[in-house]
Amino acid sequence: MDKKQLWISAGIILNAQQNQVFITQRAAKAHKGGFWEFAGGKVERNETAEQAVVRELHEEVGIDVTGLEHFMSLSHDYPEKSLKFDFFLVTNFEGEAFGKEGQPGKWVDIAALEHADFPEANAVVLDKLKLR
Ligand SMILES: Nc1nc2c([nH]c(=O)n2[C@H]2C[C@H](O)[C@@H](COP(=O)(O)OP(=O)(O)OP(=O)(O)O)O2)c(=O)[nH]1
Ligand SMILES: [Mg+2]
Repeated sequence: MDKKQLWISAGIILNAQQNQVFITQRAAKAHKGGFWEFAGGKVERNETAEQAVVRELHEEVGIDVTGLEHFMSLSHDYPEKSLKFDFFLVTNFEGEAFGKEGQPGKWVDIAALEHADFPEANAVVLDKLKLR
C-alpha cells in the first residue's frame, strides 16, 4: 500500500534582531513526539500554504503573522509517511509567542540551533538558516 502523503506548512518565527527563532516541542504521543519543531501543520483543502501557516501559528503559538517570506520547500520520506513541506520565515507578528496548546516553547539562538533535537527532515532547513 502507498504511504500516506501529507502537505505541511511551518513557520520559522524570527525575533526582531533576527538572531533567534521560536521553537516548540511536539507532544510525546504525536508522530516525531518529543522532537522540537517549527510550529505548523497540515494544509487544509482549499487553503494555500501561506494561509495554513498563518492559521497554525495563531492556533499553536498565539501570534498573528504580519510578515511572511517563503524560505524553502522540501519533500521527506519517513518510514510511516511521506511529507511535502513549505517553510516560511515569519519576519513580523503581533502578540507573544508561547506554547498555546500546552506544549513547551523557547527562543533559541540560530547559531545554537543544531543542539536542539529536530526531526530528520529539518536538517537542510537548519543548514540553510545558518547561512542567512
Ligand atoms: N510542524 C512541523 N512538523 C514537522 C517538522 N518537521 C517534521 O518532520 N515535521 C513532521 C512531523 C509530522 O509528521 C508532520 C506534521 O504533521 P502533524 O500531523 O503533526 O501536523 P499537526 O498535527 O500540527 O497538523 P494539524 O492536525 O493541526 O493540521 O511533519 C517541523 O519543523 N514542523
Ligand atoms: Mg502542528
